[in-house]
Amino acid sequence: RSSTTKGGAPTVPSLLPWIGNTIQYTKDPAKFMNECRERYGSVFKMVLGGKSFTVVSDARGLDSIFRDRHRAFNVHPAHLRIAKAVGGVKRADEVVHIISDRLFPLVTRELGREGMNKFIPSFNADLLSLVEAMAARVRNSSHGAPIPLMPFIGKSLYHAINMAAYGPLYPFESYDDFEVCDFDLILLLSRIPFLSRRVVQSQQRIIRSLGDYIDRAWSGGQLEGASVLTSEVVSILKDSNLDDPDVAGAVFTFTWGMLSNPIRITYWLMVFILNDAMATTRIREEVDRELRDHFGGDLKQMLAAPFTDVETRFPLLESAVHETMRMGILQTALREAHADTEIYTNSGMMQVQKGDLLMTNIYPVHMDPETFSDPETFRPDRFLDEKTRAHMGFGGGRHLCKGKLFALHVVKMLVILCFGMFDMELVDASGKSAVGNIPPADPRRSVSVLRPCSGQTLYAHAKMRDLKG
Ligand code: HEM
Repeated sequence: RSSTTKGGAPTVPSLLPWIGNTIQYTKDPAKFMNECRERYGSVFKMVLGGKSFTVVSDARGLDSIFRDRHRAFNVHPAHLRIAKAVGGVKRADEVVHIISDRLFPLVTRELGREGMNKFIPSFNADLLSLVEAMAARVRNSSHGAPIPLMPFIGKSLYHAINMAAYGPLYPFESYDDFEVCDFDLILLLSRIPFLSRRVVQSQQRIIRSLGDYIDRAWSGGQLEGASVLTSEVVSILKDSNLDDPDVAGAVFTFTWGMLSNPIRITYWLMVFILNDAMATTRIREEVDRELRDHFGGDLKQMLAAPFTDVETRFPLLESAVHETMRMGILQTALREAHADTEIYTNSGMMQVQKGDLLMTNIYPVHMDPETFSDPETFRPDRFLDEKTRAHMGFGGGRHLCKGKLFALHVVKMLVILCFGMFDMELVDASGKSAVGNIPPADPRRSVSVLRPCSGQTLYAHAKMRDLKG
């Protein structure tokens, strides 16, 4: 049964008014939303934590929300939720305004095409040294060595991205705490007593160590050794009269935003490619060909090249990243209407009242066979010829992801380095081939992007390759 609301969208029934659908949603957000969509249609209302959300899951509706023709939506509730949950920020209302009015324009400038040339050299150099360290291990063993995919990808990107952003004084040993926070994000969001204890401890430890880092590195109005982007972010936060834990918490929120999605997407990309013999061969051939034709067959030469010389190379790999985003991203955006307005969905115009909260559920759109044929299958070349049917994994309109260029770069670079240096085979913990047998994502941890289960990590059994010649 469903009831119809003023806005015309059916409401998912619940017995407890405040808790609403929170329990079912928290158990498996994607499954719950999918069941609701099948039952109530592509636009429905549900209640989470006392608030009513209108979930929109059709292409026209999402486009209408992202375009926001009447400029009637703001993104504050999403940032408020993340700043409170991830950064433990107390004056989150103020931080939210600082984030959207001052920090996002900085990200646009510093991670745009020009800014990337300054931002990526230290990322590239650090990533190379991390993959070379792994190569030294692989080389030492005559039968090759298993690379645990999630820890390797997580630690490498955590190190290299933070090196680019914060420089060598960053507390890199905080990776384990970051990992706990990212893994148990849903507990940080829900703050269920007792269950959240471990994750809250990790969160507080990492915020404290970021606070110590800022004290240590802050000198002459900037962060020693850090990028212009991060130095200015910290400078703006410090000038805003927030107390120190809120500054460190806001910095952690920013750091988490830079890292979580790229790590998850790189993991699934590696798994999807290695799970498919043809994809593995084609990606390896492309890596070899592009390196040979444009960078003298030398990974170091590619890593030293200007961003725009590398950006358009490796088109098949780029398409595979987009394909991974199509298959791995669930919901992306939250909007609050600050005026009465309307959106257009596949079933027509829908009134939106001031104060309504809208959630974009893009997964069903990405899995619609009318738009993406054979949607359950990973087709690495799909976005080579379906560019016009672009996915919505980076959002759209005014709030399109400001770190898009950087995100695509980091994901591609790690895959290129791995395919350039190693021959890899997907195996499980016992060393048996895992091809065709990928463990499913962890439903409770897959809040926005699929996240693998803990303890079920896959391995790439790696042997060295010789690129030159
Ligand atoms: C594969 C990795 C990534 C994915 C899938 C992703 C996805 C998204 C999505 C869907 C949005 C739109 C949210 C909305 O409409 O409210 C967004 C916004 C944003 N992203 Fe990313 N992102 C990624 C990486 C990054 C990175 C590395 C940064 C670097 C700082 C970044 C910075 C931002 C910023 C600043 C916004 C806010 C834009 C605004 O509201 O104006 N993202 N991202």
